Amino acid sequence: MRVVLKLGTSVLTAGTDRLHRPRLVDLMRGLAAVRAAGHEAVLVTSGAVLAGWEALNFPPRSRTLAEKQLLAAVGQGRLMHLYAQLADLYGLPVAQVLLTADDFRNRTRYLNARTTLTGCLSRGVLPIINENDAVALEQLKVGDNDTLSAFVANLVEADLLVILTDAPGLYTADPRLDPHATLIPVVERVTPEVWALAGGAGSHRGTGGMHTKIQAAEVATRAGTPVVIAPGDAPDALRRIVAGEALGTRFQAHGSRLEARGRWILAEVATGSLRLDAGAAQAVQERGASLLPAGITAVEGRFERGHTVRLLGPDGTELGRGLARYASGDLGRLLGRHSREIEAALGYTHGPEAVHRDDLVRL
Ligand SMILES: Nc1ncnc2c1ncn2[C@@H]1O[C@H](COP(=O)(O)OP(=O)(O)O)[C@@H](O)[C@H]1O
Ligand SMILES: N[C@@H](CCC(=O)OP(=O)(O)O)C(=O)O
Repeated sequence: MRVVLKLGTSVLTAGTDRLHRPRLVDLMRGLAAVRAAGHEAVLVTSGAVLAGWEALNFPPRSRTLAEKQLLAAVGQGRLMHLYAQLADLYGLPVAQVLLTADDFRNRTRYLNARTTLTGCLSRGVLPIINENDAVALEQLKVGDNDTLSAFVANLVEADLLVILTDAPGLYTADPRLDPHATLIPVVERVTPEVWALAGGAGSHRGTGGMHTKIQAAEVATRAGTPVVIAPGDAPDALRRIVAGEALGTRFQAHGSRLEARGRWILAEVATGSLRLDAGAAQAVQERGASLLPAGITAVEGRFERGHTVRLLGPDGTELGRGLARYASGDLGRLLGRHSREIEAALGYTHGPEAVHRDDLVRL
């Protein structure tokens, strides 16, 4: 399973004013256990602003953007250093990846980030992600790490997103304000009634409270990734959730990830087409096989890497749609060539497929 774990400031501080080292040790042990069980993990962490505040000896907080950026710039390195030290105890190499909204909006940057993250996972490296607070203007930010974690879950096509926080899950009302509030164990769909349950940030350190967590759950579940919101102080929380134990609140995914991906591919406007020879057309149509450059006889229209293209049979009938792994200009140079010639022809390679079977919807 590929799991994205989001840790809020409230979890990292464990109710104190500082990064709570023993809590961080517990959390890292949990990540290592999940990895040892054969799963892949990506960490989305908050805490840079808090770590900066701690490093500067708790100056009075003005809460301006400039101050937050300064504190994040001071704190991010220290936060990362702590994680790297702890991960070292478990022999886990870590990578820092700082993202902003632009990295999700701009196709090239999106694909680049994906390549880096999946590269980390295939090498057994634990990616540790935060928003690049020091440089992102307010209007260019994702804004909160709950939403960021849902974007990351989509980016890496996670099987599960776990958001650990200082509440035991989603309650019928903010449990800090209403003592009669009870836990909702499963949410099938994020309806207006669910939205109405969300209060603001609970701790004075957290950013979005339940509201941004529900928003994150909506984004991820629509793309086929289930989401669990659970208490960060429950012993062994991550390992238990990944093992299937019901802890906190589980938001069910809308269909499978592949279905969601298919809907997304079909929703995109295709600006180009690939004409297939008879053998490739048959392999795609009957077996849902990946399309290799060797089976393409013509490239029509213009498109970038990652854009949706039409796949046409020899007689021009549309067989399906898929995401191109190479831009139209590059594919034009690969027509009919064997995949092992890609690197020599282009000077680089994004892999042997023109359209990978996972990125292909048959019509
Ligand atoms: N319906 C609800 N159920 C649970 N918690 C809620 C609800 N509405 C608001 N909250 C508040 O959301 C808080 C968690 O959000 P936040 O403080 O932003 O944490 P984090 O730093 O983990 O992102 C909880 O402490 C809780 O007080
Ligand atoms: N990027 C900021 C955290 C933003 C955020 O969403 O915080 P939280 O609600 O604690 O997850 C930081 O590192 O301080």
